[in-house]
Amino acid sequence: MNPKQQPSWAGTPEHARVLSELGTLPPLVFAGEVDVLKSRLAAAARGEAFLLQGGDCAETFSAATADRIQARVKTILQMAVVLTYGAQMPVIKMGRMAGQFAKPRSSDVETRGDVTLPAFRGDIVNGYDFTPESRAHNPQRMITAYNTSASTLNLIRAFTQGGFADLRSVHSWNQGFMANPAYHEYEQLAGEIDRAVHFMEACGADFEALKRAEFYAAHEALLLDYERALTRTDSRTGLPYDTSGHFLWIGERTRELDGAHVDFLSKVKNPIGVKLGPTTTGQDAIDLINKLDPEREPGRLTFITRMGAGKIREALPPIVQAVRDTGAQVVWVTDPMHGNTITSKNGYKTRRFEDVLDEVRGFFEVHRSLGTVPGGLHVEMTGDDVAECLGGSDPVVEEQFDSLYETVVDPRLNHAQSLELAFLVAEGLARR
Ligand SMILES: O=C[C@H](O)[C@H](O)COP(=O)(O)O
Ligand SMILES: C=C(OP(=O)(O)O)C(=O)O
Repeated sequence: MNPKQQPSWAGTPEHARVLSELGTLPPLVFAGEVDVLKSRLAAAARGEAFLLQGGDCAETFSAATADRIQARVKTILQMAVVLTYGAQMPVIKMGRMAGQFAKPRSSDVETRGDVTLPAFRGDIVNGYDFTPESRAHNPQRMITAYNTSASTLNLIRAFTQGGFADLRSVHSWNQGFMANPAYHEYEQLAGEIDRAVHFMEACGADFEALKRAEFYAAHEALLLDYERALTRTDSRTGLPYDTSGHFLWIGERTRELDGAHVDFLSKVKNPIGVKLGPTTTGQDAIDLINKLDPEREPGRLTFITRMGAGKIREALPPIVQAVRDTGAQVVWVTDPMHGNTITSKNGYKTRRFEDVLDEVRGFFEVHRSLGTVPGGLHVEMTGDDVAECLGGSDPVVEEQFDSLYETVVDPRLNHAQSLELAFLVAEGLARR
């Protein structure tokens, strides 16, 4: 079977040249870090940690600037602080960052007026501008994606290891955002953390560990040319790792058991995720476990459920029950974005923040009633003040879309909505 959702560039000399160049470039992540992440995820599966995955729907080359990367990292750190405080357990911080450049699409083409061109498939494949040149599939873009991922990761490492993520900076991450109620709530929490930190400091505690944050990079392993070319043999163990990111996931559109994406990810040692939509059956989930995690390795497999607010309470329980009854210990993560996409009256792809919150509530309810572990949250979000999802306590309204809608594919939570969501999840975790 031909792999789904792939570009039409195979067989050109340029394609062969780029693949051979990618094969010689250094890995973006190291197998040792990937193994540490797997052990963290094993803790999340047991209910001893919580996974926070967040970032752009589709990263773009032009938005890989210091300010924007910093805003996203800062927002994820803020959400993580809220969650850590609420859950009183470690939060695994992971960006849909430094590699989230390939997008699956519902249609191969896009029509505007009487012009039809190839659909935009992410900056790693083609450009967003609606011209034949830009929409042509260009393998050279894989090299730009590699370089952009490398520079993004470099900055993330600098921010999270070089002092910016110091927990004693919790207040400074909030600067410039004070009007929204979520920011006030955050300020109060930051104040409580400050007092606790000062108390511990006065007691002579050692704060080395608070100066740095572990931060992992994740993306959908959609573009198989790129993922295969970045797969390397680990010199310590002789085992294959996909070194394009720490954590890779298989999307809802490419998760069939005999498909090329499942086959590829069954062969690498990274911790991996699979998106599960509302048509998934319990048997589908069991088959995926048997194929992707036959050894039942702790931390290996994460199921990211994206059911939709109206469906989660019916669709999720049979899947979770079936998996629970096999004894497999996967990480259960909620993606409250992808099942809740609608089109606004003025023609924008959007999501209602209320639906996002409701899916998260449903996720916690289902796991509470089955006695299983709600292990993480996966969101499309940005650190910027965009208007792409409707609602929130400082509500985004449709009229703002014309000036503040920036995403190139799916709508993201803005900075305030992301924080608000983190408070809701923290509440759910506190009750867990
Ligand atoms: O992010 C997810 C998918 O790429 C996206 O929802 C597909 O969008 P489309 O239906 O606009 O192609
Ligand atoms: C395409 C995505 O999601 P899904 O596969 O769940 O539709 C995504 O997370 O970018």
